[in-house]
Amino acid sequence: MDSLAHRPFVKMNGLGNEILVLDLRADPVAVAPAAARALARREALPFDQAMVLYPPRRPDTSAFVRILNSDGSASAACGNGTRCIAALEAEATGSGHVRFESEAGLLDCRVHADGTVTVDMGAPRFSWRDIPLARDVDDTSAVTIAGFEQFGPASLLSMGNPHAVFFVPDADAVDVEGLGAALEHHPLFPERANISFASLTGPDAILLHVWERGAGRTRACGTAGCATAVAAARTGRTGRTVSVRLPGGLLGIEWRPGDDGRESGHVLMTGPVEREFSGLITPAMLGEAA
Ligand SMILES: N[C@@H](CCC[C@H](N)C(=O)O)C(=O)O
Repeated sequence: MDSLAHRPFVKMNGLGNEILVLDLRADPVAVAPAAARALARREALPFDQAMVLYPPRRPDTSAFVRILNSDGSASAACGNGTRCIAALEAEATGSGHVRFESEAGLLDCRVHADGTVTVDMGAPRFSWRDIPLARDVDDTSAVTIAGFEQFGPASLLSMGNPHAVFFVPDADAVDVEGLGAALEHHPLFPERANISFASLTGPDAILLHVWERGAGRTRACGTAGCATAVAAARTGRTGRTVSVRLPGGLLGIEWRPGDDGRESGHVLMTGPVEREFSGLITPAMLGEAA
């Protein structure tokens, strides 16, 4: 099997969410979960998500993107990583309008003159089968989760990946590390879930801490920012345009009104990216003999 050794990489971050970009469009090779786990080790190229670019499947996109968490599992969506690859593609092509495709669908991105990037993350989905949940529930905007009743009901939704959002009085005071894994693996979530604890800090301002499926505690999570903004608007806590403060910094989120109903609108996420360094993957990073 082809190895990833000697392939180029770019290490970036989106609000401190650690992103590894592997552009395999010229010579595609599958990235096995074990290879992703080896690369994510502290001694290798620690990342929260790897964004792996493959040749486009649709003519109106630059690449098909596979997203891998640091535990080797796959996700269909990653907001911060999408901003990172959009910035790289804009730099390479000279166009500020970039489109990708992931398992969750089309990702339309605009790279602005100040370096920030807006991604159209598509429409949220609220049905229990789409999230997915293990069983039907009355109302996905407020679900009491067995064993975690003390946090009140969570809002459950998909942004292409599964999210549970708890609105709590002070998100800074929540033991995210202590609770995250048990909630991520709760039996209600057959594909596990990203777990958010959010507090309102102003009329349209949210403080957010996230435990990511497959990566654990991270400094930021774009889809969690989107999911939280949607859950806050859906439950009447905020309007449809909010700022979300994460440990890594600020995201601007707008949930557009839908044509056929207010819940079908797309979610636009805007935030910064940073390019850190680039290089070639070595056999040692993959745990292979040289
Ligand atoms: N960091 C991401 C989310 C990455 C995927 C997530 N951990 C999952 O498995 O669903 C973001 O910025 O959205």
